Amino acid sequence: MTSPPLRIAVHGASGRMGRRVVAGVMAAENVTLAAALDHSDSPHLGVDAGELAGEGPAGVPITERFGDAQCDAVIDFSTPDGLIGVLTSCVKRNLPIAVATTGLSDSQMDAVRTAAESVPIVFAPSFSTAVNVAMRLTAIAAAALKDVPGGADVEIVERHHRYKEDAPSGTALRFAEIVRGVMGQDEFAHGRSGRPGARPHGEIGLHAVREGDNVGEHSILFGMLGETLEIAVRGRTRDSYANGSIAAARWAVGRPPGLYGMDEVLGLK
Ligand SMILES: NC(=O)C1=CN([C@@H]2O[C@H](COP(=O)(O)OP(=O)(O)OC[C@H]3O[C@@H](n4cnc5c(N)ncnc54)[C@H](OP(=O)(O)O)[C@@H]3O)[C@@H](O)[C@H]2O)C=CC1
Ligand SMILES: O=C(O)C1=N[C@H](C(=O)O)C[C@H](O)C1
Repeated sequence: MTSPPLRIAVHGASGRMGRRVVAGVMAAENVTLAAALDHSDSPHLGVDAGELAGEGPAGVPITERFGDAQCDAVIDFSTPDGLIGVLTSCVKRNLPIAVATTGLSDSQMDAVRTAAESVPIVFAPSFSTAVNVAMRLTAIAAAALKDVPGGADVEIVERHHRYKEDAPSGTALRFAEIVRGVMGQDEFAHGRSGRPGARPHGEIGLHAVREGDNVGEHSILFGMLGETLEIAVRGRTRDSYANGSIAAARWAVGRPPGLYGMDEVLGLK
């Protein structure tokens, strides 16, 4: 006997990512689009979410609120403020949520942790499988090179589209935290200019490139004396993030409340 289709609400549904999630939900097996949410001033309110995504009619208009939509899980690709609003609704409605939005402040991150005491939350700066595998590889490289003679300088370079509002990317920051957790650097250097002098050993360099319509690239460099190890991961379309978020929402349904990661969804932990 097949289970009934999973009913997903997409928050930030008119955005670059929201549209790809709507398209992914429309294409996925045993999943339906239950609601397509955006903010109250969105010029897209009332427009069919599937039409907006270029996929033909979904029969679901972009709305500001859930209304009487029956949902099993929410996927959020919006803004930090928008996320806080939808978290409140998820707690009220006891709905699991996959949170993709990056650039959260410390207090917004606290709000995510508090909500995770009531509902299951998969929180991932990247829902891409390749990126999450690269995170595992980075942890392995950091452990192997921690005590390499002469030391290893870690520099993280990310490239994204010109419209991206936060920098460095949430993914680059996560890569930096992974490296710091293993190697123990005490400082993040966000770009360099002027005459900073010789590179101190205990820093991780972070560099945010913004160019054209790049959907996301990350390189983690371990620079040693005589050789460099580079772990690089490049997105080609936004569908890797969209499909990962749908897998995460599916995985979250029926879990106990808690803050989960994409490594758990992918079985990488
Ligand atoms: N974790 C992951 O795998 C990934 C995460 N991201 C992150 O997802 C987020 C969205 O990215 P992207 O789709 O490119 O951005 P967009 O700006 O294209 O989309 C954001 C959407 O949210 C809407 N919005 C703005 N304010 C609110 C609000 N208060 N409540 C609800 N909706 C709101 C926007 O409307 P309007 O345009 O009218 O302002 C827009 O429709 C970013 O933080 C990005 O870093 C992106 C890709 C992958
Ligand atoms: O804004 C984007 O586009 C992306 N944002 C995420 C981030 O900040 O890490 C993930 C992905 O790289 C695309």
